[in-house]
Amino acid sequence: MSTLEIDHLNKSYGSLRALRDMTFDVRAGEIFGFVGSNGAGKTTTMRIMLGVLAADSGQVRWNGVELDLEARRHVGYMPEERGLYPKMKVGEQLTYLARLHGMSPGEAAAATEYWTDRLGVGARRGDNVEKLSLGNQQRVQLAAALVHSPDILVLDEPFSGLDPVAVDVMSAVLRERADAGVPVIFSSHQLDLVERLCDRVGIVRAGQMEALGTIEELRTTDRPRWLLDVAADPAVVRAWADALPGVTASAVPERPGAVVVELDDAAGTEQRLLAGALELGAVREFAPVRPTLTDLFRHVVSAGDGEAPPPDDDPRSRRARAEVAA
Ligand SMILES: Nc1ncnc2c1ncn2[C@@H]1O[C@H](COP(=O)(O)OP(=O)(O)OP(=O)(O)O)[C@@H](O)[C@H]1O
Repeated sequence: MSTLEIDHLNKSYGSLRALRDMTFDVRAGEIFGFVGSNGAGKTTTMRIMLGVLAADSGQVRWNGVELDLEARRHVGYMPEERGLYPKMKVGEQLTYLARLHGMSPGEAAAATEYWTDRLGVGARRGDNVEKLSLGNQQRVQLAAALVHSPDILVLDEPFSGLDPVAVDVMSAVLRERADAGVPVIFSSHQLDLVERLCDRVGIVRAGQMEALGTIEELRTTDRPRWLLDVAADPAVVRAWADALPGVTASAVPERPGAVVVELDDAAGTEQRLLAGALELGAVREFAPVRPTLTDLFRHVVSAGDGEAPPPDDDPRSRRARAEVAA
């Protein structure tokens, strides 16, 4: 199966180590969510994938072959800094970009019409880009990434600043492209969206891939957590749960009377817990607590809090660390 492989990329900007052995793959037909705190290295990775930036070491391969200039012509890229000519008409610009990617004039015009209509900016084809709102410019930017029917899609924060309708359109387009066999990778800080849309997710921290898998895989833990709500004195329930072997109990601040219990192992412990709880009183709720992508993200990002930060004299990263710590 066709795969985009990002293999041990390293990149430094002066003394700042932006990427450390960044490794993952994006398979044909899947949407891959690339998440991480500000300054974690997502844009740097994507720029290297596109050949806009050179890695110090490592490789990007498509179907086992290093991505060269010719192969990169078949990549649809939405750069973080956006790259449209403000004083050029939307339609002319897209047709021009399609022609640059080797389409005939007729194909380029048809693709421009199709994608501008599909993305809800068909009526703006005759306007200069600078006349469009930021959200509509972003739709045009996505059209620019799609207009030449790319084999691979690499999108840097494509959802930022979009209204909910545009988010739905964008989501549907990405799913459709993936279903057509295109590997789609996008970065985003909108974790609910990533959770909803992506087949697999990679969480990066300080230039390294820290967690990788389907949301389901990332949520799987060897210490399952359960919410237990018993019609009994909360202090009694908590003391009882705490005293059980292999169980750690904590209160749920927003729900007095309930406890969250963390179990040492999955095998049968929860059934013993439930049986014991029923002896204390009626069980109002007993349900597994599943971490959200936001919980997983916080866990990964905070895992490095005690470590010495990577050498970094960059003010943007200092700000990012402060934001994460806040
Ligand atoms: N041209 C550059 N010169 C120096 N440092 C840079 C340059 N580009 C990026 N960096 C630094 O490299 C690190 C990784 O930045 P990058 O833009 O790849 O992160 P990111 O994950 O995309 O962040 P964000 O979510 O904020 O967009 C950061 O510390 C950043 O300040």
